[in-house]
Amino acid sequence: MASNFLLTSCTTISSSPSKIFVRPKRIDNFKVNCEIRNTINNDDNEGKSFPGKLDRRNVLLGLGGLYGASNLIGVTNEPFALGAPVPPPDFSTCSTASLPDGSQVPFSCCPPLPKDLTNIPTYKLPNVSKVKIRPAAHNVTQEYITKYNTAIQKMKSLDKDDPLSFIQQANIHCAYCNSGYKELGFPGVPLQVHFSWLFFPFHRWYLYFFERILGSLIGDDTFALPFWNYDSQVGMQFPSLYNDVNSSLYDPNRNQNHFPPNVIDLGFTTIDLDASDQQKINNNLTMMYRQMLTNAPCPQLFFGNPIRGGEQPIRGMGTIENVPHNSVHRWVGNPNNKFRENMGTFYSAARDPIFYAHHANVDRMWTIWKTLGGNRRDFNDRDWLDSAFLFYDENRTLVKVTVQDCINNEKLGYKYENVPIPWKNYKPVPRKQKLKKNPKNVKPSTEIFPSTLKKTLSFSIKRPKISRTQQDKDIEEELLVFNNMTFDENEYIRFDVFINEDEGVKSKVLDRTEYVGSFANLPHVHAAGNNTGSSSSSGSTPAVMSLGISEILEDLGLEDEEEIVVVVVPQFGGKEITIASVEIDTLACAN
Ligand SMILES: O=C1C=CC=CC1=O
Ligand SMILES: [Cu+2]
Repeated sequence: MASNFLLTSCTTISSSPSKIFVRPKRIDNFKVNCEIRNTINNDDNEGKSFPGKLDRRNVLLGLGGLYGASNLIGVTNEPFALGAPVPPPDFSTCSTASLPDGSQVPFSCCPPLPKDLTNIPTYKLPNVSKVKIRPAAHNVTQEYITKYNTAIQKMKSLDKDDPLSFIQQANIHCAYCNSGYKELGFPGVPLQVHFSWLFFPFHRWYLYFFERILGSLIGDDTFALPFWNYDSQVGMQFPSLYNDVNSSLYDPNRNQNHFPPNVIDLGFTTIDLDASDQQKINNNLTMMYRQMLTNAPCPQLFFGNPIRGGEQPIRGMGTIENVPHNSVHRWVGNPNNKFRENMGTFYSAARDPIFYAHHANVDRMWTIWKTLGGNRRDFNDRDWLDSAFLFYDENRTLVKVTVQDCINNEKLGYKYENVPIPWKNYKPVPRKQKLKKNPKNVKPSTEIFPSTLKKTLSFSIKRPKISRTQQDKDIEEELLVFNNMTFDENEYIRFDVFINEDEGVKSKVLDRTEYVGSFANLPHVHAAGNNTGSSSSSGSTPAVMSLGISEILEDLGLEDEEEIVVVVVPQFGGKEITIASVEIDTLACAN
């Protein structure tokens, strides 16, 4: 039988009537590593799952995509297909959350449980009579500030065990991000909403309910959160409405050196850039252009890599989660605290009210990205659309929401104030003509890697195809891929990537065509929540970074070159990261 045919059934591995879930994780000449969840749907086993492994002897596979679909009657009593979408968290097994160094968060991040966990309703989107407008933080009126301040004050004054209280709302980001939750039906699999395609939809729902709760506390359902417009020079300073020590929007746990008139560095790692304000602004606009356009021509590069039910987290973040999202968290966080609390680490980030303005701007990038043309659109993959989360709504009802129901922000009842988007046309210009043919002293990447980034590295890489037609470029993006990056998750790491530069290039000036993009890591809990500070890669799968270079090669006049010169400049933590290989690949824009 031809090895590429897949049959779609698995024999049961138990005597009782049961249903099987099959998701082939790797198919290679019929050696199928198939993870089976065998759930026995009868009363005393309801919601339990019996992980089992089959070898290929009793796994018959059929044509086409496949997994057995069934109705796991889980804790929510809601049927959902196992092993495909990421299921909601299992609230009943919420446990202590882990810190990046493997220690435990010094308090419980678990939410109060409703009386009945077996009938969690699916959230019904309320009718939208008028779409409210989320304002730019630097544009808000005094009246707005007073209203927002009152709402947060009321939220902070609720009982600490009230699911609507400010501390319970902040703990949501701890439970979902520091291995507090396991996936329902996949005992032991941590639910992590970062480092994958879950990042944007999770945070959208998170802010949606937070905003509705605030509105309900002040009796104003038109209340809309502000966004921190740091992608435009007018917003590239810390918003003053958060900086009044007498306000409920204030948080002492911030980097006091980064208050106005300090201009934010959207690529911040841990060292302040020694550059003029104008250069920082130019760098920021260039990074936004790269992350929203050049490096994000299609869904997987923008949203992050897929993650499916039962898979270990940390699959690979998208462009915006990496930069500027992670960098802004670090820039605000207090450097005198072990994990740059509050904003600088998952478990405490949402304790700073500015978290919500930061993530409102991240969410705004999702709405803008879909207007930038080409293949910039939502996934239509059911595994993404059907992934689900649990939140308390403003009536204190615990509800289940899906990705599908949040992809249209106006159906959620909000949009963003229409402000200038200066980075959209900020196409970098070449700083220099293309290098002479590959200078003799530049070795091929195959002779350089695997390597750490103790110092700047420059190397040549062969391209799989030259003189690509426009049709080639429309169908497939040419990518510079950094493979199997292993590093200690506890380390801050950043490196910048350039094409066609000489080794002496400095990372202070990014606003030029030769700048391709940056990688930034911040200390985080990896997959199994048992951070040992190991030198393993981030999580269960080695980290990979793919940077889109089709446009850059065009702009640098390098499209007919068989090989290009790449320069990688470590900004911070270079000796902590090992890159196995760097190659050029192409990516067909997945759905
Ligand atoms: O999402 C985050 C990234 C970095 C630090 C804190 C966060 O919440
Ligand atoms: Cu965040």
